[in-house]
Amino acid sequence: MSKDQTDWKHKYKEAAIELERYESSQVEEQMRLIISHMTLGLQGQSESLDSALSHIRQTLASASNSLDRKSIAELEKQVRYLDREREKTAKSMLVFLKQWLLSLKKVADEEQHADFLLLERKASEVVDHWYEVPEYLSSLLALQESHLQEPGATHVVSPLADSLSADVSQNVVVKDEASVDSQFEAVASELIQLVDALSLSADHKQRVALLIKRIRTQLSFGELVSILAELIELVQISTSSAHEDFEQYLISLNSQLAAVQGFLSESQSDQSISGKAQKALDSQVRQEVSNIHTAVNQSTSLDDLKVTVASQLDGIVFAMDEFRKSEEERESRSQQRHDELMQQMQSMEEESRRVKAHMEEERMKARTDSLTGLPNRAAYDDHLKKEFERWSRYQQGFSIAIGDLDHFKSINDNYGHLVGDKVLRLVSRVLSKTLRAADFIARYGGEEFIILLPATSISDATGAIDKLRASVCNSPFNFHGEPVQITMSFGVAETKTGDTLDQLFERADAALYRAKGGGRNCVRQG
Ligand SMILES: Nc1nc2c(ncn2[C@@H]2O[C@H](COP(=O)(O)OP(=O)(O)OP(=O)(O)O)[C@@H](O)[C@H]2O)c(=O)[nH]1
Repeated sequence: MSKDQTDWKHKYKEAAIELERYESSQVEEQMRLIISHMTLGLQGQSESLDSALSHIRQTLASASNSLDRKSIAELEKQVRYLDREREKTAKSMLVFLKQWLLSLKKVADEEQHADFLLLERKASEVVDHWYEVPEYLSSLLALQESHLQEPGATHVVSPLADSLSADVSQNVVVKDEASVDSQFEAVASELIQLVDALSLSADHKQRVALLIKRIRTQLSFGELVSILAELIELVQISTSSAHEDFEQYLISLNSQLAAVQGFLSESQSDQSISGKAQKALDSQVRQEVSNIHTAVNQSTSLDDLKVTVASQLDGIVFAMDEFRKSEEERESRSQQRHDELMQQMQSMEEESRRVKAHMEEERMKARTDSLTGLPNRAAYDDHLKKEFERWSRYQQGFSIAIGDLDHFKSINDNYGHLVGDKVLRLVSRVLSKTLRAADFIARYGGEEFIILLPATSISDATGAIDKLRASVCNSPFNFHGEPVQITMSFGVAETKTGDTLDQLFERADAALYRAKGGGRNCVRQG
């Protein structure tokens, strides 16, 4: 092969490799762009997901870096967490939608049943496709509104019927409005109590306040659904980090809310039944009155007329009796439902109190040291923070003391860990008994205790702590009949202007170190 030919072949090869490199860099660039845009679509679901996505976008933007496994794993974790949350919300929403449909169906007309069936079937699909939820809710609302239409006003012609029916209808309508208003008031107050019972973080304070305002000022049949939906969402938020027990509470809350909805729908339906009964009474009375007119016009004898009129009047009295009876029955049904609702609300309140107490118990457990029963380090940290804030605001200083059992390792080594635990319990009892009620003691960890003495100068604190030291030293402790000497060393420090929590602690800790170095079983100031 000639030299020229070899050169051409070589140049061709190089150009092909260059082209391939260029094409693959173009594809890579496009992939970067696509991924970057897709991450923007995921934005806004949660704070941690946002920060994972932003990290990925930054990595993609710097062409030199490629995505590391850690970022991808973090992203996967966040997405999986969101999926789980979404599934949980979807389940609760399905339960709620079904209960809502059920309570509407109970009071629906025959011809609306087909629509209900359709919505019932669609409910499970809709919770898997969130974008369909708003449309679904508006169909549900439209169906509910068409069912809850107010009956039209009664048109009265005859003067006798006019006066009769005006009396009756005015009484009934005024009474119905008053009773529905008072039912709404009762429901509003129960709903507000439910909202109050939710344990929500400060982040949701504004949402809670807004919901309470809506319940107070806007509670009506039309608004009820969106108010309940908001309430359920808040309940879900409040339960997401709580105990399993709370899930039970949520389900029961859903059913209680469905009962509230059912109750209100039934009250509305009762109103419409009452409207129909009024119309029936009105037309019956008018019919009887018109019969009297005809009888007066056509009658030839006074006796016949008397008999006919008496019989028509009997008819009117009968119709009114029937109407009164049906009204009484309606009222007693309504009262019964009202009582049932109140009972349900009461049991809901009890349940809510029980869950609250349970959570408080759990909270206490999380702040108590299980071996000694003393507050633990987390409880101490909270207490110290409060005392420190008080000091910063009112300049009322305080002291802290760190106490440590001397040669505790040798107690464990010589007598065993169980005896060591017993010693820790005994010392805890002695320390708490000897301290003043205003002082606060916690097990800081291992064989270390920490004591907070509010409004106490370092010299007073040193005196008080020395008494503690003496009572531990003088407490008799025996193992298999042999006395075992227990002693403790302490370091005390008082707040100084400009102190931070850490500086205060470090001074007490350094003093404890000196107490250990100075022969133990003594108190030193920091
Ligand atoms: N039984 C028991 N021992 C514990 C517990 N927590 C920590 N310890 C033990 O406490 C001992 C602490 O030992 P060191 O830190 O060497 O201190 P010390 O032996 O008390 O010596 P000085 O503090 O210098 O007087 C270790 O043996 C730990 O295992 C506990 O809950 N129960």
